[in-house]
Amino acid sequence: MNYEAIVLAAGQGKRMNAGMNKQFLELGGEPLIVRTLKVFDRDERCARIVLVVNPAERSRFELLLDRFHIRKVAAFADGGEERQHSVYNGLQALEGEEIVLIHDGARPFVRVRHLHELADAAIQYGAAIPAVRVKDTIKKVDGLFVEQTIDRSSLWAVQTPQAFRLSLIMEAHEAAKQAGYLGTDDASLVERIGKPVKIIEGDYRNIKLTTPEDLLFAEAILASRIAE
Ligand SMILES: Nc1ccn([C@@H]2O[C@H](COP(=O)(O)OP(=O)(O)OP(=O)(O)O)[C@@H](O)[C@H]2O)c(=O)n1
Ligand SMILES: C[C@](O)(CO)[C@H](O)COP(=O)(O)O
Repeated sequence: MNYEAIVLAAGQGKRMNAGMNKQFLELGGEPLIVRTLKVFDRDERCARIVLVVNPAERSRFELLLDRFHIRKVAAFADGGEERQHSVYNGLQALEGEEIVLIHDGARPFVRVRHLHELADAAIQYGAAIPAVRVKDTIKKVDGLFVEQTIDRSSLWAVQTPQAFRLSLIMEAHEAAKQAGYLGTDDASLVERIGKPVKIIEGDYRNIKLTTPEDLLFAEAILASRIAE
């Protein structure tokens, strides 16, 4: 079954401290957002992409789509104040495929096979997200003193794309909007309305480029890909 993708690129990249939206930073000669979009653009199961951007940057994104021959971006949607608002606006621009994958533009290393696993799991379970087991010990901290060590055996670090049956994610976003609830990922909105979310084992290399040192990790991942 095909899916539609919402790719989020409307943030400011504040933590990257690059003085610009990190989506335009180059990785191995290509802008971050182009690398991310290419994965979906080349996937035959991706029917179309909605790209969520800051309206003030739309023409810059349009030039990149043309320069790098990205064909499947069928619509733009306006970014919002928070990531959740951007997703909500992206949902309104979908054409109605049964499955939608919602992805951070800042995650360029997602693999096509994971897109397919997530889409298939969303058909079966309604919601499916990629995650990797936490490798560090995680502690709850108050005032820079340890309050509690969390049992690591049940902790997973969650990534994107997050895959959903369209009707479910629309219901979850509307419910969150009505309640004034703000979550840091889309799955949390589904959880709060009591629906199951399936974990699909992800890839540690599917990093979200957030802070400057992530660029170093990204260059290493790129180099390892070239060596593959
Ligand atoms: N209002 C927002 C906030 C974030 N994003 C997107 O959501 C993804 C994950 O967000 P994050 O990594 O936090 O990106 P930024 O918000 O740009 O980073 P920062 O918080 O450091 O400003 C990014 O691709 C970002 O462009 C978005 O579309 N709209
Ligand atoms: C959605 C996400 O990438 C899952 O880990 C993460 O919650 C995004 O957080 P951000 O602060 O909006 O980058």
